[in-house]
Amino acid sequence: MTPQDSTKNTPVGPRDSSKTPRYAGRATYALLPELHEVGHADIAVAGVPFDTGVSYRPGARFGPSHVREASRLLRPYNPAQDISPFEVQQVADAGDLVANPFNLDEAVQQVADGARDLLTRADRLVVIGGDHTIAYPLLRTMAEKHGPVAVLHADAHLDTWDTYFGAPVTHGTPFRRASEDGYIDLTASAHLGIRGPLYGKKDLDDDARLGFEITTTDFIEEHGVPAAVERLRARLGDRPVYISIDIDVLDPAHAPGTGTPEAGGMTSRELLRIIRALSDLNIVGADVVEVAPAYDHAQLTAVAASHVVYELISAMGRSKNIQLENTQLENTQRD
Ligand SMILES: N=C(N)NCCCC(=O)O
Ligand SMILES: [Zn+2]
Ligand SMILES: [Zn+2]
Repeated sequence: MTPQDSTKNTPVGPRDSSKTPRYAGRATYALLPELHEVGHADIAVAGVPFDTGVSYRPGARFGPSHVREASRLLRPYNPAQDISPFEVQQVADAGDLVANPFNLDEAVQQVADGARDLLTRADRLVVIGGDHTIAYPLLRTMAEKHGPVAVLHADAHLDTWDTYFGAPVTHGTPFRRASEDGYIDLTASAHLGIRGPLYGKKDLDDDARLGFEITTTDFIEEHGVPAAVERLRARLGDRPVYISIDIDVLDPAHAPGTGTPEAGGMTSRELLRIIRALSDLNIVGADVVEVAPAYDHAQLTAVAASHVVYELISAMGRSKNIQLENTQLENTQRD
């Protein structure tokens, strides 16, 4: 691995799969360098192997390594966003954050501390879960840096429920806790892809009070992706946006490897299109969670998740801030 040439500021890209077969060697995300090899990154990709917060099938603790394995096949140019996401910005794999599997409160603290520490070495984080509990400490870290953030939450589930068996910190409750703690902008947060049975109608009232507007899977089916994008854009505005994607937002046919599957979900094609269409938002961080490999087949879920992460990184590369930095960089190189 060539170390980053700080004089040229050229990002270190993925291992060259025309020289080393892409299936050889260790699986970092997209075969990218590790963070310690490049020093500082525009984006750090980190895993959080943790699933103590689940209410049903366990196994999301194995999500990060499964998604990294499936990401070996990604290529450096993304025609859908006309960008080489690993060339316009330094992206690196930061490995996994430690989270105590036997103590939820400590795990939450560890994820917040780990993310905060990573943000001293990277401008933005894209986290691979892990169950959805981890969105709570990640939003804490985001709010510390940016103030309350607009949340775009793609999921079959609201995840604004109150407690499970009396426990307040679970994968069904992260956005209620984050809302209560003031981490999210209550006027600008949105769920995408909600569907399926709830515990009661009151869930929806609570959810609205906690700051979310809902775009259901049925809305996408009825009105199409462009209308869904417009609705999200109107809600999120130009605020700092944190994107949290529970892979169960996809139909189980597209993502069977997950803990709480719900019938009637969107296709991976629809989700990828929506992320691309939002690439001009000010995306300050993201997570992709709830991949549980024990229920996966033929890496279906992991391939979908690896592409979702790729589109998020591409979208971040296109966002205004980075484009501005690149223009400045070009200008100094020309001088
Ligand atoms: N997959 C996530 N994040 N949450 C699902 C909670 C569903 C439930 O147990 O009612
Ligand atoms: Zn879910
Ligand atoms: Zn969720």
